[in-house]
Amino acid sequence: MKRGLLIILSGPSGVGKGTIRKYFEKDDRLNLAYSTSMTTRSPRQGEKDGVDYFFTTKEKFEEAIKNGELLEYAEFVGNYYGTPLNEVERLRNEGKNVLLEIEVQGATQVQKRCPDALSIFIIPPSMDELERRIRGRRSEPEEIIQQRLAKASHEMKMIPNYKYIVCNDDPKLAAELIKTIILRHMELEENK
Ligand SMILES: Nc1nc2c(ncn2[C@@H]2O[C@H](COP(=O)(O)OP(=O)(O)O)[C@@H](O)[C@H]2O)c(=O)[nH]1
Ligand SMILES: Nc1ncnc2c1ncn2[C@@H]1O[C@H](COP(=O)(O)OP(=O)(O)O)[C@@H](O)[C@H]1O
Repeated sequence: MKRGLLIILSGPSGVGKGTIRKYFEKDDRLNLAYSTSMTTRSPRQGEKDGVDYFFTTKEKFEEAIKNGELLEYAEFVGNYYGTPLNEVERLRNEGKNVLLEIEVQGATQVQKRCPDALSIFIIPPSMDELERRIRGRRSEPEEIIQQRLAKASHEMKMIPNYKYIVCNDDPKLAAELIKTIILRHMELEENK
């Protein structure tokens, strides 16, 4: 059986990655598996452990780093985030296309380790609109919002490192574009 693709989806906090994903992840043709990350950040209202993230402590996260259990990890606005390696390998070996929704430092590490990874960066229609979306979510205090916005400007500079750039103006259109990209790469992989 062919190993599944590794797909990196990045983009600034609040751009709409989670929103877009909901529109395409259920499409069976994509044969997708979402990689649930580990994080030390606290759960937001409605987030479930083991579904949205594996919520953990700083000590346990650092233990996982030391034991080489992570494909990549990064510190983002005061918290650790990382991708459990075993699960990604297991799913890819089963032929699943594995989707990583990760920030730019982690994406750089994955691109080094897996140069074949398919990388997609989501941009907002404007930075003002990005700010409106982050604020509209009402999940963080002002100080954290400011840090996420500052981080966003830096993240946008990493766009040239990605294979595809998709603007999230209309989320359904953005999801359709991402579907098309993934389906085409599956086709290319089949014909290799
Ligand atoms: N490097 C890395 N980044 C991650 C991982 N999981 C999530 N992230 C990213 O960390 C950033 C902050 O995530 P989060 O606090 O959930 O905020 P949100 O993405 O704005 O809802 C986002 O850019 C996520 O895509 C991971 O496993 N590794
Ligand atoms: N295309 C869009 N137009 C307007 N609002 C959007 C769009 N996409 C997402 N949003 C809103 O922006 C906020 C942030 O989206 P979210 O999916 O949580 O972003 P991310 O996962 O990238 O942090 C949410 O309130 C969401 O409903």
